[in-house]
Amino acid sequence: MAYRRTHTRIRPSIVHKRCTDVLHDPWYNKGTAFHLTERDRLGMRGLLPPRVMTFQQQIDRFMNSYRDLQHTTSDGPDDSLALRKWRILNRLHDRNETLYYKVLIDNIMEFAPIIYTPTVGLVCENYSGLFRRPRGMYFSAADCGEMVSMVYNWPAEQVDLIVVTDGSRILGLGDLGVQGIGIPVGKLDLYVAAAGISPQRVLPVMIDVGTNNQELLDNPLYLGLQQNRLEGEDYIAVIDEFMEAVFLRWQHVIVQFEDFQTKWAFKLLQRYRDHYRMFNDDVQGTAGVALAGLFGAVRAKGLPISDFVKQKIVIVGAGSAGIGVSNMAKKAMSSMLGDTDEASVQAAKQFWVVDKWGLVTKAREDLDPDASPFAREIEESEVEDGLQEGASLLEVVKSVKPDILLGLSGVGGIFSKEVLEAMRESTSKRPAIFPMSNPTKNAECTAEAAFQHAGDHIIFASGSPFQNVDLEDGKVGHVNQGNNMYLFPGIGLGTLICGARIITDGMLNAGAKRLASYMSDESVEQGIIYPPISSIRDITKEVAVAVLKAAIEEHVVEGYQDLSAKELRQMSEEEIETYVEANMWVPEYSPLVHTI
Ligand SMILES: NC(=O)C1=CN([C@@H]2O[C@H](COP(=O)(O)OP(=O)(O)OC[C@H]3O[C@@H](n4cnc5c(N)ncnc54)[C@H](O)[C@@H]3O)[C@@H](O)[C@H]2O)C=CC1
Ligand SMILES: CC(=O)C(=O)O
Ligand SMILES: [Mg+2]
Repeated sequence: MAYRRTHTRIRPSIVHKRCTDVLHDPWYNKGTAFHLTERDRLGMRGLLPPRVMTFQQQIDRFMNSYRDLQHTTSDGPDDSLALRKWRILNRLHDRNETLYYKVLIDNIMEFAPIIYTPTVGLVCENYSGLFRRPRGMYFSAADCGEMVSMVYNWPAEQVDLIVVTDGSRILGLGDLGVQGIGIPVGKLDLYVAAAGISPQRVLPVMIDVGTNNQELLDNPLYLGLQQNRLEGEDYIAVIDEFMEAVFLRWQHVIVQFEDFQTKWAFKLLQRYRDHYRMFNDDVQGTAGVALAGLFGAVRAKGLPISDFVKQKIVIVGAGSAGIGVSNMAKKAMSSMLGDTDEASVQAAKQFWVVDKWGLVTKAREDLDPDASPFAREIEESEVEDGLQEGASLLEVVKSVKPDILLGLSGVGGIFSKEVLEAMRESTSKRPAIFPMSNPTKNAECTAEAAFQHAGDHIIFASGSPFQNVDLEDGKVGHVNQGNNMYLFPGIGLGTLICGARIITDGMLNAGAKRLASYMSDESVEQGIIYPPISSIRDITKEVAVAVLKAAIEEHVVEGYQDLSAKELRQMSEEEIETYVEANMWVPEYSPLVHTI
């Protein structure tokens, strides 16, 4: 059966409530946009001011009040203004989801830094004080044995996407305990805005196993469990129970693990990835986005992608993100070199990994097994050149003269003036500097510092947004945002709508390659290696198409809704594109029909 998009009128939504109950339900509420016949039908005539507003008038009214806030408070501290912006958006989210997602999608450049990094970090830091009403579900160590029944407390019959955290490593801000719930909420907002996942079918989840953050435990307002984190088997038992519970109720759900501390991120990924439809965004999503950026940095030099194998890459940070990136980039190199054991050894030689104890080498005691493939064998000549176990970042950069310096350390400012100046000696004609840690205060350097100290010719990408930098002679230093938000929504959407049983490396690679090829040669030459956030919906669609096609090739599709795996396999390229687009939810009001 060939898949064709059928253009239908907006389908009505069936509601089982009336009057103020509808007005107080953010999913159905249209506020002043309920027209008069609908007000009659739902028993709400007289419950709203008489004038009926259009959707566009509502949008304009909201944007006017948002912009007024900016003008009236522009003298205040940045953090306080950011929180006020977040509050006004959050209140709209609480009142009217359709309007909220419409303004979010139409103004994604402006709102992404509020609902996502950096402001979401500030929100998490202050969550216990900011809390007004819950969003998502909270499973805690006190709920052991209850989770299978608890999942039925969630009102939606169908959940497509869960983003879950245990709050142990929120961005670069460390252990924020239950306050980390802001991250799943922000990531799922992007799922709705970028991938068109229906907001009725997303579920942010916090698994509270305690916190080791003493400041939070001492805070009388702290909303999480008042205990230290569970460890070992006790910890795993809680996560296992959660996974069993959600997959029992929603067999087709996708679970995205987010901001788990490194010591659990890899273990849980290995534990679940062959059995459940899940992935770890910090390990796998970040790796794909970084790889696309690394390919962009090669293209920006006017070189073919095959030259990637010659790049000298210094990665600062050997946690879930840094090692995830190193693994994927090494595999890509190894595959270009013939995919043999020898190729893998040769590829590893292109990487220098630096963590808080300095350069990681084979001489290190208690070498972390996840980092060991990147531990360098130091040769005599290199010692003379300043390289040895624990060499500082500056020593490494001076000695290696890398093509690419990529930070996933969570430590603000460690790409110091000296380190950036040392990048001027890079053997690359366009060195790449990627301070990818979040939020902004944890970025390894600012855009301005990078262009000022390392030179106008660099390629720059940061995890959190910075403004483009004005250079001399009217030139512009382009700032790219190297953030996993360019991949995870497409991974989720592509996986969902083909019913892939698991999420394979092939699917992740396909998404990363599509992102890498998205920008034209002309843009890449100007140093623009990632798409602007304003086109996130389009890039997400493209990534989803690539992920879906790879799932078909890897024989993991099981079908979605009334479309069988066989029908999916028979689709042409064009039909797949149409199919993906047709499955992206668009915020528009639908007629409400009341039944009992
Ligand atoms: N841009 C993006 O899309 C993403 C960014 N990130 C960011 O990556 C950062 C790290 O995340 P994880 O790997 O999960 O954290 P982690 O805490 O497990 O790892 C941090 C690593 O940095 C090293 N480190 C700490 N201080 C250092 C120093 N002074 N010099 C050199 N290395 C140092 C540590 O030894 C550790 O290996 C966070 O800030 C997070 O926001 C994470 C995922 C995606
Ligand atoms: C972007 C992201 O996932 C992080 O900073 O953890
Ligand atoms: Mg994360």
